[in-house]
Amino acid sequence: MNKKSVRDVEVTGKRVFVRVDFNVPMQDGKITDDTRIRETLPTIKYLIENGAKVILASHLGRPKGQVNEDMRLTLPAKRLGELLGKEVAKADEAVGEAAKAKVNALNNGDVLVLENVRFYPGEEKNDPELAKQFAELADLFVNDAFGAAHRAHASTEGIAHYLPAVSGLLMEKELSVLGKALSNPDRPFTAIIGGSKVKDKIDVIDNLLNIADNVLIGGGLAYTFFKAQGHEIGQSLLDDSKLDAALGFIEKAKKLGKNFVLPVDCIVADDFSATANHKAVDIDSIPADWEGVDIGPKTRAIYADIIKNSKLVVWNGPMGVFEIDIFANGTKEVAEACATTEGYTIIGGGDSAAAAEKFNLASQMNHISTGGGASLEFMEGKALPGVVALNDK
Ligand SMILES: Nc1ncnc2c1ncn2[C@@H]1O[C@H](COP(=O)(O)OP(=O)(O)O)[C@@H](O)[C@H]1O
Ligand SMILES: O=C(OP(=O)(O)O)[C@H](O)COP(=O)(O)O
Repeated sequence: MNKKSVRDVEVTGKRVFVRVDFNVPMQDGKITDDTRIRETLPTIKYLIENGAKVILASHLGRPKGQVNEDMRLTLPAKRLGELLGKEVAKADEAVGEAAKAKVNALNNGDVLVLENVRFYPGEEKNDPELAKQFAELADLFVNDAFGAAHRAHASTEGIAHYLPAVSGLLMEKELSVLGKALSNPDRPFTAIIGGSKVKDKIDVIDNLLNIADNVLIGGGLAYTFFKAQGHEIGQSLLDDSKLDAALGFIEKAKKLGKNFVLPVDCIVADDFSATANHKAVDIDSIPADWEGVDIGPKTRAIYADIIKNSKLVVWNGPMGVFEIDIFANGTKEVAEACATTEGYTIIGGGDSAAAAEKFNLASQMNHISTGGGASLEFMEGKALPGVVALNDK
């Protein structure tokens, strides 16, 4: 990488603002997967061992510029303390006098977690005033939030204009592993896209069709395609603004001779709960008052077969609502196929990594990336704003 890393600069005695991605999955007030926190430990430990004052900043969820009690960074900070075996201070703000006072109280080697940066409307707008306020807290900016590197926000991009800015060790590792796998991909190369961030992910498909041989669609993303094809999708997830684009991708795949695969069946449920009535139906038989929550058994077999015959598999986004066990089978079977294929497997995204952990298959994947959207954009060859803003070597 041609960007400076934390190893290239002096950190001893410095106040270091480290942007991390502690956007961990939570359920019922508990962290269900701490992969993203564990993956930042090398950078945090490096800074502690070298006597820096470590100031950690992250987003959690999408609070839309307002304080949301369920999205405070209190639990990730507590979990970090447990993993480090060390006291971790927590601020209830991310800027201003109160945050400054917490920073001023730090000794070399101490760690402070600031409050959710997305509680401030300026964060997602990349407001220079907010970026300056973050910068005032520190002497050096380290970006270790690969999962948010595709966002040009005040704490990922803006701040880099006001401080010396370098990458963290996780950022470096992610860019290196993904870069190597994708610079000259082994083929057949299969990309699997699912999850619920339909708006973010549907556009990625356009470029994926240029680079992958097989593109498999699952999760909430699939229903926009079914709707575009004229099927009833009931109460399933839909992005109405992407119907024409969806049909365009199907056409593009045909023209390029690529294998673009949509589910042939799905699991529908009458409620989003563990006690819901549910059944497998072909995609032309989704009842109007039910919702698609997983890929069906026929689709799982087709996807497993393609995965097993691939040399490179990149998967982002669960195939269904895997947090509820009765809707987890599609994600589980795709994860099992990824775990057993002889091809190189990369899984990206907070929830996809959580799914691999849930099924105890994470150790059988070649690389679990902490970024879903970020790894997809990197794969498309797009510049990641959180990386571009860092100082060149
Ligand atoms: N058919 C579906 N309907 C609604 N939500 C879904 C569906 N399939 C998957 N999901 C949800 O998608 C979420 C993960 O989406 P996303 O954030 O895009 O993935 P990742 O974090 O891996 O990038 C999970 O919480 C899962 O429950
Ligand atoms: O969870 C994340 O992305 P991912 O779901 O694509 O892995 C990152 O923390 C970025 O979050 P965002 O998509 O709300 O900007």
